[in-house]
Amino acid sequence: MPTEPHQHPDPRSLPVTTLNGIGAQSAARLEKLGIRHVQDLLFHLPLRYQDRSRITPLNQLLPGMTVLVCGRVEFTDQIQRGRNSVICRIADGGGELSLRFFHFSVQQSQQLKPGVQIGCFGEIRYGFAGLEMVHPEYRLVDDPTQLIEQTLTPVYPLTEGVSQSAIRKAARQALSLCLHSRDAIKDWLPAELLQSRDYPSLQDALHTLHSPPPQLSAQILSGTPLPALRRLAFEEFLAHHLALLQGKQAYKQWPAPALSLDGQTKQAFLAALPFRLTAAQQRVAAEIEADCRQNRPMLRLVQGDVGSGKTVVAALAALAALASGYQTAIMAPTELLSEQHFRNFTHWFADLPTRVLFLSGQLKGKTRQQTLQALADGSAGIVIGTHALFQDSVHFHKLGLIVIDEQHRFGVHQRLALREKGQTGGLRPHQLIMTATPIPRTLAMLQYSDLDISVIDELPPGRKPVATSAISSERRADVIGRIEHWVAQQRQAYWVCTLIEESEVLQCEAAEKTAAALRQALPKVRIGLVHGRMKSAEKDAVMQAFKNRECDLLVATTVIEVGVDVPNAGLMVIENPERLGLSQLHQLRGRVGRGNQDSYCLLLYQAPLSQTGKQRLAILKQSNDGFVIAEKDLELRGPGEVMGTRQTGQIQFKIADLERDRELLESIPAAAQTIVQHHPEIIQPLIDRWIGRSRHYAEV
Ligand SMILES: Nc1ncnc2c1ncn2[C@@H]1O[C@H](COP(=O)(O)OP(=O)(O)OP(=O)(O)O)[C@@H](O)[C@H]1O
Repeated sequence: MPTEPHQHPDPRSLPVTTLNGIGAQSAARLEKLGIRHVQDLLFHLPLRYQDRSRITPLNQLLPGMTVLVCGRVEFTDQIQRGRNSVICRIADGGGELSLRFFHFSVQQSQQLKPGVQIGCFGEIRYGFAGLEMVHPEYRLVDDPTQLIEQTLTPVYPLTEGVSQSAIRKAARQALSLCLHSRDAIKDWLPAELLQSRDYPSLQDALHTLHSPPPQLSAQILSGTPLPALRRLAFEEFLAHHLALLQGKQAYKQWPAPALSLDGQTKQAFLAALPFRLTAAQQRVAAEIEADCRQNRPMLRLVQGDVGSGKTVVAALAALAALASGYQTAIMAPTELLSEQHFRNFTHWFADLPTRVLFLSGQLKGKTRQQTLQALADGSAGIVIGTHALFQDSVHFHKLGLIVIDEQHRFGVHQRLALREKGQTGGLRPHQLIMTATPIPRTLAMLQYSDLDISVIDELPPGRKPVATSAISSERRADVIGRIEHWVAQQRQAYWVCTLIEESEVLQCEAAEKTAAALRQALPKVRIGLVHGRMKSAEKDAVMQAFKNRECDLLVATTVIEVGVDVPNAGLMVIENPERLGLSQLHQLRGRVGRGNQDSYCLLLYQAPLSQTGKQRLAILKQSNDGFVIAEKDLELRGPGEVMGTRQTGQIQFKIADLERDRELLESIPAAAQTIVQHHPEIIQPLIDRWIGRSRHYAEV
């Protein structure tokens, strides 16, 4: 959707070039920092501060101090020892200090003549000539009091070609420009909200953060965020939350096809299943059914721990779509998982008058053309695949339902972008999102606040917890022996190789080597290998062989993390578990314990383990509950890691920091609710300020 231009230019939108000292070249450089307008400079906050409120006498200096000093030059000399450098000795009557420069210009040598008085700021270190400052910031002064700054000096994040002093000067001008014009930067937060949280006004907050008074230095140095910073982070979180809510509301305004499922079709489908739905599955299926019956689109997330039986619940929704004459698209994050869904759905829908098709990026040529044709003419009622489902070349006849499995991997922006797809005849499809990745409640607020949530909080009957133990890799031979014994009892097992995740090549290599070594150690065991770099058909063949019990041990990379379902496989060895997140380990472990026999997970770690490493593995031993594990993971690793940098499309914040400002999240939904009810007029301005008009959230 094209970006709507701002209709009323206001002082906030002034380009940075209106500031003294910022020409076209500097402006281009500042743009790399996301700074285009004067207002952007205000929200470009200092990383830290320097205290230049007093001059420290030279006889009070200690190594490690970062201080402002003043003295007269005694001599300046070239030093040949070690790396060439220039030493300039200064003294203030009480003590002396050496300044060391590794690059020294002619201009500097002319400036730093004996007797000249200079002020310097920098860190004190111990050098071979006593206490020294290396490359200090310095300037010549007549009167030392000129050096003193009444406020703490901000240190901003920089980009190449823009100096600290240039950005400081620009920020100072931006502050005075915006703060002196009353409406230039409007405080949108209602006064009662600021008061109840004891937050400063926006103007005061920005002023404090760009030039904090020295009395705040103790608080800043102790690492406690200032209320001014808290306020901005709060406002930013709030804006994101409101944007998601707004997106949901906007989407729900669209007409959607009402999908209904008659009792007879439903009963026939359920009767053909080899199990009865759990109470939790029934409840969630009913919630979905009620949503789909509306002529407004559903936006629902189904959260359920690994193995809780989400797929069949999604199948019921697809059945409703089918019964109402609409198509369903089911998207999974990996080929492996989508192939597995494809097999399940093909089986479940075999007796129904429709075709279930598979579409992935790897599908080429004639088959691809035929698949696209069947989706366009409606002869395929269900299509399952990877994100290739939503490429421009794919057109649906009448898409009524989109199911996204494990969308946590896709990220919030991709999910929202998908909403744009698939509308037919002005109708928007219903959306069902399934995730087994439990997200701690506070984080879910930012990730999922645009969705209604259903939880399958019960496992199918007869499931036993996976007995988990941590074993040092020094006992690898014992573990191999255990596999041999296990396989002799007609059971199957997984051996998962993990490595640094970014390198799929290395991960696959490791799996290949491990498979070779295990084949040598266990000649009687039939060993299969599956990894991400194999062709889809090869992977499929290996998986199928494993399912059919033609293979006893499956060596795999983390590609099997989601969805793989082979109930007879009840033993899993995970190598280097210390390198993975707890939730990911829980997902992997969820591949076993899917039948009603005993099952085991052996975490084969590299000794020695760090203290945290031990704690983390202990959590897995103690708990089989994905939510408990995710909460503990959050405590031990922090939100950045839990949300995962490896995942694409996560929210990028300008100022807020999930780690530092985590406790603010708790209060966001209530504050957002108050705003929706009593101050709806500030929603858009807040979103514009923090997210901008062109970003995905609000565009539906
Ligand atoms: N009510 C039930 N009773 C017994 N078995 C069930 C029930 N519901 C589903 N199952 C079976 O449990 C297994 C797990 O189901 P499914 O694959 O849907 O789980 P899931 O929630 O998607 O788990 P994961 O997130 O691990 O993929 C499957 O073999 C499925 O056939």
